[in-house]
Amino acid sequence: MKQSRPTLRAQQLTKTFGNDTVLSAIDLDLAPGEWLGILGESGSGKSTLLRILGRFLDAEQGDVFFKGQLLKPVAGELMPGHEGIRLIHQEFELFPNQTVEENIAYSLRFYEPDYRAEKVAELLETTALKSVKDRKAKLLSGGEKQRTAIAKAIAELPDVLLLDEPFAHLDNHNRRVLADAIERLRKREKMACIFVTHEAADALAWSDRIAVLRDGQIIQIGTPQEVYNNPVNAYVAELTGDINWIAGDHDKQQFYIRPEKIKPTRNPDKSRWVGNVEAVRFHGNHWEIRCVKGKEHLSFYRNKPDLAIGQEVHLTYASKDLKSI
Ligand SMILES: Nc1ncnc2c1ncn2[C@@H]1O[C@H](COP(=O)(O)OP(=O)(O)OP(=O)(O)O)[C@@H](O)[C@H]1O
Repeated sequence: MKQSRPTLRAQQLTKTFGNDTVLSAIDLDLAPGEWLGILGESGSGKSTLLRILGRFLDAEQGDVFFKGQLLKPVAGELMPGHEGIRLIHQEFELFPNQTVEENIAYSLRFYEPDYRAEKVAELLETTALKSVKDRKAKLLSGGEKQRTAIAKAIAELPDVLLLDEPFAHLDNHNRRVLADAIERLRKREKMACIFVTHEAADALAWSDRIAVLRDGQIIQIGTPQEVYNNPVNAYVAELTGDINWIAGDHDKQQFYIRPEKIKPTRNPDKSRWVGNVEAVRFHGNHWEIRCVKGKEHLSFYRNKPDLAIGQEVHLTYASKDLKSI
């Protein structure tokens, strides 16, 4: 199958601040229209990578290509950035004394008034901002500011949108509104997007592929299902979801397994682990049953709290779901 040319390509990017290597030999391809989530802990280098990809910061080594064209260094330029790439920072750059509508319309100022009005109306609808279109940007909630910044960036029809922690600091309602807006945008617009997050759930839900960044290195890249089901190591497993540790037969041998791969059983032939329930925790859409056997603890999920604290339980799981470190 013929591969289309990547919209954005990073090759062997390395960045240091003083004696600290913050990014090390980063290789990344972003396909046209692809949504790539960069998942990493605080300080792993996510924002630095985004700033280099958006042409706001130079790497010491390595190159960034936009549609096959090598991006020139930024050094000393008064207007960094690139016309085909829009970076939305954690602090959104809005005009505080202009309304939401005016902020979005500004991005379309070089277009005919009729087209501009039509496009602004469409973006207000897509990003769920119609009800606050006449409100000054300085009076908006965090979620509304976030969506205005996204609408403003999209109005310029960039090929690549770079989002720095789009879901950070949003309450549940605003997360849902933004998530729905993003879903509509993905359907309507053809742009590719790289978003960085430290929340596994967001990366898993919104990415076509996830790149896991640890201490400035990409340690795994793949679809959400690949990364979640076949993590390259226990670090990625733990970053992307809950895991349990189980001791092997030999000294120091350790395995890990996802809680959803464990089930209680009444069949003694299937029993692989016997312990007692030590806690029953309610998580809204499921119950976590935590069991103990000596020094080992193991959690699994139930959709009802039908096991009592202290009760003995036999647990079963498939060998293929036990991963070794
Ligand atoms: N201009 C700078 N000068 C010196 N050190 C910096 C600079 N910018 C970032 N760093 C350091 O580089 C490392 C990576 O920072 P970066 O902001 O890229 O991480 P991050 O993964 O985005 O973190 P967070 O999720 O907390 O925003 C951190 O240790 C940070 O302190």
